[in-house]
Amino acid sequence: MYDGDIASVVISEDRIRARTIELAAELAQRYQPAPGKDPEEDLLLVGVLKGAMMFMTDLARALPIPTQMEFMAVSSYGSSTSSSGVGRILKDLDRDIADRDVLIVEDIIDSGLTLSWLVRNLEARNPRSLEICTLLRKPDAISMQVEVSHVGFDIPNDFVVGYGLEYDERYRDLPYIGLLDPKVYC
Ligand SMILES: O=P(O)(O)OC[C@H]1O[C@H](OP(=O)(O)OP(=O)(O)O)[C@H](O)[C@@H]1O
Ligand code: HPA
Repeated sequence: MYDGDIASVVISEDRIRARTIELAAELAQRYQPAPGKDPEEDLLLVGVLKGAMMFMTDLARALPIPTQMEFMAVSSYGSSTSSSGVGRILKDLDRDIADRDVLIVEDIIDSGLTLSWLVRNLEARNPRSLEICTLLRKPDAISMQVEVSHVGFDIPNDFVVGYGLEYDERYRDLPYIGLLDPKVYC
């Protein structure tokens, strides 16, 4: 598949699966449901379309606690291998998150611009708690002001694709994270 476009495998399918199970266990500890609790108290996963879709669905299936799912789509401006921030909301949440425990689920935090914007936007809606779980994080994001409590892998500053991540809308369907050969975008 995609012959010659992927220079190397950065994170294999097996490593993604194993780390997702670890993250799910960590999150289940953090969000222990109280006995007999109201469904309104279920953890609400907020996935950022489209990149987070694979991770979000695998994480939800690995989580041994009840969760509910919402999706948001935002438009970002900039060239296709770098982000320069969020433009506007293309698809908003379908419900109110006031007084809910909300977990933003991201595929990657790179410059951190998308996430910083999203945190500000969701915090203004008064959730009970707001935390972040990302599969991948690049070096620029480590110095961000926003605290990211759950990180799958810290990776170098290279452009990666697969498992939801794209270049020119391709490669999302790869089951692993791969390094895109620069010849594809240079
Ligand atoms: O930290 P940043 O530099 O802001 O980059 C991270 C964002 O970029 C990607 O989304 P993209 O806008 O490419 O859309 P997609 O999710 O549809 O792939 C990714 O899914 C993150 O949401
Ligand atoms: O490395 C990346 N790959 C795909 N999409 C992205 N959006 C920000 N960084 C990346």
